[in-house]
Amino acid sequence: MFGRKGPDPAGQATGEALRLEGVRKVYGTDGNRVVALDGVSLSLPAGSFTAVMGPSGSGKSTLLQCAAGLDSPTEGRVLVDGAELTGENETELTKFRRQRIGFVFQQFNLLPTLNVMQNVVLPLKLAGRKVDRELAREVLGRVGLAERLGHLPAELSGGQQQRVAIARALVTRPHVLFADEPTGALDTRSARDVLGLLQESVHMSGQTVVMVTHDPVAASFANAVLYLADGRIVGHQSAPTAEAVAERMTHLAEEVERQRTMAEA
Ligand SMILES: Nc1ncnc2c1ncn2[C@@H]1O[C@H](COP(=O)(O)OP(=O)(O)OP(=O)(O)O)[C@@H](O)[C@H]1O
Repeated sequence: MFGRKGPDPAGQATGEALRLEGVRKVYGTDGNRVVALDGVSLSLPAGSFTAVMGPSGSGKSTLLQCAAGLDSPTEGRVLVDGAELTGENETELTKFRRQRIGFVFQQFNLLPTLNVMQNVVLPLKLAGRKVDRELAREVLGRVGLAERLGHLPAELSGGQQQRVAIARALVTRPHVLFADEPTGALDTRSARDVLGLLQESVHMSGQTVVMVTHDPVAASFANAVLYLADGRIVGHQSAPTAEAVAERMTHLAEEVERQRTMAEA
């Protein structure tokens, strides 16, 4: 599957894929300071599928951007597959991202003038790696687009475009695939297809996926949910069902208040 080494008999997809230690992100300066992340620490095992949920403005996208090296934390450390991502200059960061990280955005972000195949092999080209069209074809087959290799993004539906974006993110066999609201622009059916693909990449290929979502149904495709509020992790849930996630989200504000009161006491 996806040509990536999966969890081998010796348990290859074990160990830590992502680690954050005391990550803070402060935007702006004195007058308009916003603390988007307020000391986030976490450890995600390889081969896990984690959803990140929380109210609007709680820091979900910032967390993903910092963890993926698209933005730099103000303080703290980010390690991907044991290698430190923080403290690098922009060139080193870009190289690091290209080698180890895949990213899927809500709005697909495909290049409009490149066809499906060209979009998918682009990350290999940019990373100076062999442009393995066989691998690209295999990955595109996996996402159900083997017949659309020569099509431009504008000739595809939103769901198909997002599947191309997933193929593009997986073709480099990243250590971690980050997805920020990957189903936010899709109808229910396409959303389920895309979530099923992410889930399959975890189960079949040992891929590690971290996904921000507002949708309890989307979160239920993950193995675990992390809850963020005011830039802090305030909860964790294993084997989430859509109902349990919706229920937890409804009571998140009360839970945070209770935690605050206990901490003050
Ligand atoms: N570039 C920026 N400059 C200043 N403040 C920012 C910037 N990006 C984010 N913020 C602020 O940081 C906080 C966290 O934003 P973030 O986008 O991470 O939240 P979110 O949980 O992803 O929200 P949503 O669910 O609405 O997308 C918010 O208060 C936001 O206004």
